[in-house]
Amino acid sequence: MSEMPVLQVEELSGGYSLGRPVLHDIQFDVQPGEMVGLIGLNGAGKSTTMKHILGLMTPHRGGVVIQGKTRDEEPETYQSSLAFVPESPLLYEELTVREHLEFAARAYNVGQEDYAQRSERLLKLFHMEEKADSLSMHLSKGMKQKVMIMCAFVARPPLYIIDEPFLGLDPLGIRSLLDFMLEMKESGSSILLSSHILSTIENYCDRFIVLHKGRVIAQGTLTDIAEQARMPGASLENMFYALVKDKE
Ligand SMILES: Nc1ncnc2c1ncn2[C@@H]1O[C@H](COP(=O)(O)OP(=O)(O)OP(=O)(O)O)[C@@H](O)[C@H]1O
Repeated sequence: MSEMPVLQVEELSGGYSLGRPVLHDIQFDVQPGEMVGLIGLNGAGKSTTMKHILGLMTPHRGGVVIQGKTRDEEPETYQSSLAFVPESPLLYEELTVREHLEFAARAYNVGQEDYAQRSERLLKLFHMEEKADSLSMHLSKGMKQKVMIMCAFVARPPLYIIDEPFLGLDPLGIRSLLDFMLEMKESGSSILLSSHILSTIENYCDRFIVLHKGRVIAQGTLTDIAEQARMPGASLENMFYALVKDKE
């Protein structure tokens, strides 16, 4: 028997005003322990899809189900099932790195012992131990991004929604993030990840959703996408380029 998907996006149409939908009939799911890449050109609809999943926007049609429930059915369970890493860091300037982690842990009801273990591990992994007691306004751009990432991972929800996390991270930070995402995945968590760095995510994601002008134009494993693009053995970047060019 197959497991229930962690995330189901069902015939989702939506956008910023009723008369002008940006997303058209988006349909995909994410299974437990899967890392799925959401890819598309600037303006394809990746962030808008994520905003609908987060419950920040109301669908025009269709909807989003997380662990079998919509946000209307069980708002608290829905919200506590996911953690979001936005494209641009949003931090409280007057809080330290550690205070941000404590805040995230409290919001997700993480016990003291788990919090202590997870936060020390994350600070070490992202080379942020020396900055743990610095105010966020005194951090570099990449360090701020690391705080957002660490806050999501201290929570350990079943589903991570991660929007273009690599920009601003140094090569060590990128590697730490990729390795940690793999570890989360192996422990059963699911990740929906958007990125333009196709060569980086190519070998990490189990499946890909290709969005173009608010529609899913291809989805599946690398092999599935290669079939859809009729380019066996090609790189994700070359297949993506061919798929998108075909729709212009
Ligand atoms: N706040 C907004 N109000 C109105 N339209 C918006 C808003 N944000 C995005 N859009 C429009 O929605 C469409 C999809 O944008 P979205 O931000 O989802 O793209 P994206 O795939 O995340 O792009 P990028 O790779 O540049 O981050 C675009 O046409 C964009 O102009």
